Amino acid sequence: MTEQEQREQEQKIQMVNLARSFYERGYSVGGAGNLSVRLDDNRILVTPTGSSLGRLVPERLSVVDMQGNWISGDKPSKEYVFHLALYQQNPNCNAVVHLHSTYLTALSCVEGLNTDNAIQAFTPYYVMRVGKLQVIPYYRPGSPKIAEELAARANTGKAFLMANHGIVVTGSDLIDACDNTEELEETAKLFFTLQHQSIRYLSDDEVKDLENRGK
Ligand SMILES: O=C(O)[C@@H](O)C(=O)COP(=O)(O)O
Ligand SMILES: [Zn+2]
Repeated sequence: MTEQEQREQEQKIQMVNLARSFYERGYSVGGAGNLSVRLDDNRILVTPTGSSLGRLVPERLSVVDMQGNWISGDKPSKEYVFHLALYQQNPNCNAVVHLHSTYLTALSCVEGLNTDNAIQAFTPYYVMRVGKLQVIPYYRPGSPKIAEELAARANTGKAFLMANHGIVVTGSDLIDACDNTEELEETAKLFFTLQHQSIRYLSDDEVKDLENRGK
């Protein structure tokens, strides 16, 4: 096995393990959700369409090139086009997570969200990991319009709430994208928990201070 093949095998095993962890902890159910990671300049690894995140098999993960050609593995996720759009537009994006996790999906169904930032910051780690949560309009799953919307915002943030559908989060690698997603789901859970409380939001200065420091 060449060094590159070895590295790719490790990425496949990492994807299977992280996806199973999401499934086992209730972040995904049934066949919902999809993950991808950049393999090199011209190829991504993506979960096959219709697959449960709890039961992925390394050899069956799909490989797709940047032009959208299906190279190997099972048929790729119907959402591979929006994953590709994020990689094509943002060279710093190396992994993408899409989930229908409970609290973020509940939030995606709320009317009248601020589409520039659906959750105003009330904890520092949300700012440090994710920053803001943009909202994209509803399109049916698999619609090429989702890719257009994400391409236009690919360099403006890491997290995108798809109205009436779920969440899309990017990262510098797959672990980073998964950790960003978990932080965001936890923030959405807190948001609903605090619904009937008067929240002390972080001030603009407090947010700026955190943005300057990074995570
Ligand atoms: O909601 C959907 O149908 C898709 O966005 C999804 O989450 C699962 O689609 P596949 O990755 O094609 O299984
Ligand atoms: Zn979906």
